[in-house]
Amino acid sequence: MAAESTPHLHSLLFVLNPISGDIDKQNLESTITAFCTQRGRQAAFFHTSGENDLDKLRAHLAANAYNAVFAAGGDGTVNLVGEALLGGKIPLGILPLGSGNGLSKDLGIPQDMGGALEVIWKHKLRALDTLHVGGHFSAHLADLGFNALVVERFCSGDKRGPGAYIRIALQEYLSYEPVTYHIETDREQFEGPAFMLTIANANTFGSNVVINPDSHLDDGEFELCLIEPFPATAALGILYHLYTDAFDTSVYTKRLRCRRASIQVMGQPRVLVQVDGEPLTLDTPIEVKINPRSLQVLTPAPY
Ligand SMILES: Nc1ncnc2c1ncn2[C@@H]1O[C@H](COP(=O)(O)OP(=O)(O)OP(=O)(O)O)[C@@H](O)[C@H]1O
Repeated sequence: MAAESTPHLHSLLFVLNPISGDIDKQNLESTITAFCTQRGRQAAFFHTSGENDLDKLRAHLAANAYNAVFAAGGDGTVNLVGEALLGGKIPLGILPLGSGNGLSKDLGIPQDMGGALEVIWKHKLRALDTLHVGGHFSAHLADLGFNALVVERFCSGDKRGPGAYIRIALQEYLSYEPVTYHIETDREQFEGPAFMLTIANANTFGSNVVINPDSHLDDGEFELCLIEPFPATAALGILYHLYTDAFDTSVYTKRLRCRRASIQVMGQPRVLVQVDGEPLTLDTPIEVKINPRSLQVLTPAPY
């Protein structure tokens, strides 16, 4: 689709998460307002509270008309705004202000405020697939196993930002015991133990780990990316593969491409799952479905 210059993106809502990314947001509203006013746009703000934000945001959107809604936070804030806009015509914009900002990186959205705001007047609209994971909305990545545990510890801790995540991952790695998964997709079956199992609509974690290379956010399919149990001596090699777009070249990895999946975790009626960075405890089996091209997103215009 051609890049659009859009005078119609006049009235903009910014959904601000005050705690995301350990970032000082004291001057954020005045910076955004000045940016928008200089370019003849109108900015309004909605502050998340961490309590019942989806219902509150839906009520706000039902009572007020906007041309686009920006998630100003991390992947959890993007998930919130994405779910509120799901299936509608109002596009989602992203101001990456979280710890990882995975979806914004996958979409090529500039990580600096000025660059990210530029999509207001110069952008390409993309309709992205989204997922339902055990009944929960996901726009980016969800997983079970090791990373879900690390995300849960991260979210219950009092430190945010990438440093806190790495510290917890190193602590948990030494004692982590893989579990066995039984997976049925619309195409195949898999049964075996895994260190982690990622349900991937997108490619890359906020940490820049490429868990699902060469897949697209709007191809009507998702991938189940398995890292099988590995000896400690293989850990660095696997990390190297994950940081160099080479997931499939490790002997400890496997990917299942599908449109629908049912994930059973042997011996566990309930299991920890992280969905777009938020830890949840879900009943098994976990049913995963794709909702093709269900979310309109503002992405940078190609030059
Ligand atoms: N006012 C608030 N007080 C406390 N928690 C909040 C508040 N607003 C939102 N939250 C919580 O913030 C979390 C979402 O944070 P978000 O994912 O946007 O940032 P992050 O975790 O720092 O970044 P990333 O997901 O990119 O690593 C949700 O758990 C949400 O409940």
